[in-house]
Amino acid sequence: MTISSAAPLLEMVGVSKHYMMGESRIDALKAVDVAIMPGEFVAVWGPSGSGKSTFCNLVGLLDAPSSGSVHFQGQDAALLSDDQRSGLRNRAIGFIFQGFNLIPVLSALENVMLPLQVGHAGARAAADAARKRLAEVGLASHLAHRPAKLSGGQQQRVAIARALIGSPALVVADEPTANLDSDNALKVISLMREISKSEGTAFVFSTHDERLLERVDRRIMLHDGAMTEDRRHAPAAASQWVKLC
Ligand SMILES: Nc1ncnc2c1ncn2[C@@H]1O[C@H](COP(=O)(O)OP(=O)(O)OP(=O)(O)O)[C@@H](O)[C@H]1O
Repeated sequence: MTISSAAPLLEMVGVSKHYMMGESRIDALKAVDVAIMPGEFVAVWGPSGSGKSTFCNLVGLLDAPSSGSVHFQGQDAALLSDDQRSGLRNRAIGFIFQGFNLIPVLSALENVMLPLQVGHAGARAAADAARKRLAEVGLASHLAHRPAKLSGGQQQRVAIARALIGSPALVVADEPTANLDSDNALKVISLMREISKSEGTAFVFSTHDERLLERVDRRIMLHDGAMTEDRRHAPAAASQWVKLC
């Protein structure tokens, strides 16, 4: 039984994921139970091959579990059609990738506008929203720069602005600092945390960098696909969530 001051944003119950490689089966995630609360800032840590990307793909509704269930905003993702799942993902989840994934021929402003334009927002409204997001990540003076003219840290800040443009409830970031030096990695995580706190956006990001774990509220540790958790730094919202059994 679970008592909560707010409903979980995302809940995984008994989630396992395996892949087949010819005849051999790889158990990438094993019986994971976890609830992510609105506004939580969560790191998923583990060595290479421990299941971090698999976990992020399931949290972002990009993949389905082999067994168990994933509920997002109270809806069982397995009961949604592909179109409904894509619609939910587009509306409620932003993504940040380790390789930034910006479009090289577009300016910073155009890259950030893109998700809104794909969603059929008008150009002026999309540009206004993108300008605001780029200012939030400290790039108000770099609107016209193409990705090649930006540093790695600046490119990742553009990617953060793009992930936030639709005001998602959750941002999922698979190794967002893997291509950054340690100074920029810390800056990017601090920026994500500031935004999480000021806007109430939940962030789930994977990392193999132990130094970044000091900056988070909550740590999910993966070892060979099995999860353990460290809630020492759990925020108020999460600490009010009490698991009784
Ligand atoms: N599409 C796939 N097909 C087969 N095996 C896969 C696939 N994706 C992941 N795996 C395997 O599942 C396990 C977990 O992989 P995953 O990529 O989730 O780990 P990770 O912690 O993100 O690793 P890394 O830090 O190296 O990116 C690994 O043994 C990996 O080889």
